[in-house]
Amino acid sequence: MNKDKVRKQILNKMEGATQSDQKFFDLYVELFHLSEWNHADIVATTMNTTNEIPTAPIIFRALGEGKRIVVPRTLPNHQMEFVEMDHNLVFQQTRFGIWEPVAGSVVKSNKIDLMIVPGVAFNPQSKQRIGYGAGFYDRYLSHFKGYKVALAQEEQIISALDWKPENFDVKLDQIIYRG
Ligand SMILES: Nc1nc2c(c(=O)[nH]1)N(C=O)[C@@H](CNc1ccc(C(=O)N[C@@H](CCC(=O)O)C(=O)O)cc1)CN2
Ligand SMILES: Nc1ncnc2c1ncn2[C@@H]1O[C@H](COP(=O)(O)OP(=O)(O)OP(=O)(O)O)[C@@H](O)[C@H]1O
Repeated sequence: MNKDKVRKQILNKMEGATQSDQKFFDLYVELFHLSEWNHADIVATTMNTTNEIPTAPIIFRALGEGKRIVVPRTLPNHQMEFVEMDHNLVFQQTRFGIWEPVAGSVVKSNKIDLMIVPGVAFNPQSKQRIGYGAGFYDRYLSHFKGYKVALAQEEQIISALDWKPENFDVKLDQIIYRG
């Protein structure tokens, strides 16, 4: 199967899957136990959409532990930057339904310690991922030096045989999932 086919298949499966923070409790706990989490001062995550694992528990935990949180804003030419979440931050929904910061201060890639990477499909053995197909994360991660971790729902796990990674697909350091 090619990447597009795997992506469509998984997105179909996830359509209508019920989401609750409770369902992902074990994944959050595993994340919060990582030494990379504990040592991180600045954590990047996303404003999740309805089909994605909720990130609010991650954001609240991080802020509660005195960490700083940054979230992405997409730019022209499939570029992306990360903006710090603070009390003044204003969000606006893009035409893809993702909440993005309107202004706020941009934090450089080399300041981010831990990146929680979103995606559609994940292979925990090879640590490869498939995203939504626009290449925002592949581009950003190609020069990112921090720790890269993803949280995956059961429906998102694929095997090495399902698809062949391309040379620009960036491998993650770890995929947290419930098998
Ligand atoms: N919650 C969340 N936020 C996120 C991501 C994510 O996966 N999850 N992203 C992860 O990447 C970035 C946004 N990703 C996007 C992925 C695809 C399209 C998109 O499909 N756009 C156009 C085609 C764009 C093009 O190729 O020219 C379209 O379908 O019409 C837009 C944004 C940053 N924020
Ligand atoms: N480092 C890069 N530099 C330039 N173009 C890239 C880079 N990485 C990916 N691309 C381009 O982006 C497009 C989408 O890539 P791909 O299908 O791997 O996206 P994805 O993994 O689903 O998305 P994402 O990384 O945003 O989650 C491809 O056409 C690819 O050529």
